Amino acid sequence: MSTHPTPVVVDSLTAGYPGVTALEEVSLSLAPATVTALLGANGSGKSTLFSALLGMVPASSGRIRIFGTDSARARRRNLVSYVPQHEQIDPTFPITVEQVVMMGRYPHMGFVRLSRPADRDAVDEALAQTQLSEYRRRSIGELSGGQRKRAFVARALAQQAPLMLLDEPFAGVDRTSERLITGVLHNLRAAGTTVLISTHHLEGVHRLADEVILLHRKILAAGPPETVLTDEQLAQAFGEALS
Ligand SMILES: Nc1ncnc2c1ncn2[C@@H]1O[C@H](COP(=O)(O)OP(=O)(O)OP(=O)(O)O)[C@@H](O)[C@H]1O
Repeated sequence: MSTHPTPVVVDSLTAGYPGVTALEEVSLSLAPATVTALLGANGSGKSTLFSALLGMVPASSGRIRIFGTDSARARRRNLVSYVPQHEQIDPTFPITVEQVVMMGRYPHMGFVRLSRPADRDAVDEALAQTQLSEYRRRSIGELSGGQRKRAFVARALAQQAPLMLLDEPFAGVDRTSERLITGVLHNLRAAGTTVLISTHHLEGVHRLADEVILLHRKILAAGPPETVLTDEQLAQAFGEALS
């Protein structure tokens, strides 16, 4: 694993889609073993930033370094885990919760994907942390929306990467699951993992995050929650349509 000290450095990143500049001159860095909340209105570029960090949306200018390397290499080296906003797995597909969580171990396995004791231990641990052990043999389609979200957090946990990206993990989950996921992220931080999480749940952000980034295509503000979450800055981020 890379020993480069800075998990994420984004330098003047401009990126988007044909005809859409979703991110403009975005610069940020994430310190090791911190939780950073990414806040912004619908369409402010949060998911695009995750896609760019994962190397799925190219930069039209600027640069991203993850533990000192580029996004594609960081993924190949298992430096990044990701909980997407919308999961691609078909809920009618007959796959159990533990099989979904085991997918997080694929980067650790060889081509034939034979699980070893370390893989099974990591899955057990991830299921326990997300309180899904009793559901492990259920089909993923039989879980509630909030439980399913926890299963995808468990899959990322099982991956044991030093950087975790979570896109809206609190969307559609109740307060109990939100608190549980927050606790999981704090445990990760205590173990040295760096976390970037997008959320719309402003009330919980002080408790959740060490740092907050307010995004509105550009970075409006970044820093500790008490300096960023001012009425004026929140109005700027959430009160105006993107021009
Ligand atoms: N695949 C795509 N093709 C073209 N434009 C896109 C695509 N995905 C997103 N966009 C546009 O890029 C901009 C940023 O979208 P993005 O999904 O990153 O925002 P977001 O902050 O994640 O929003 P939300 O809170 O609604 O999930 C928006 O204008 C959106 O319409």
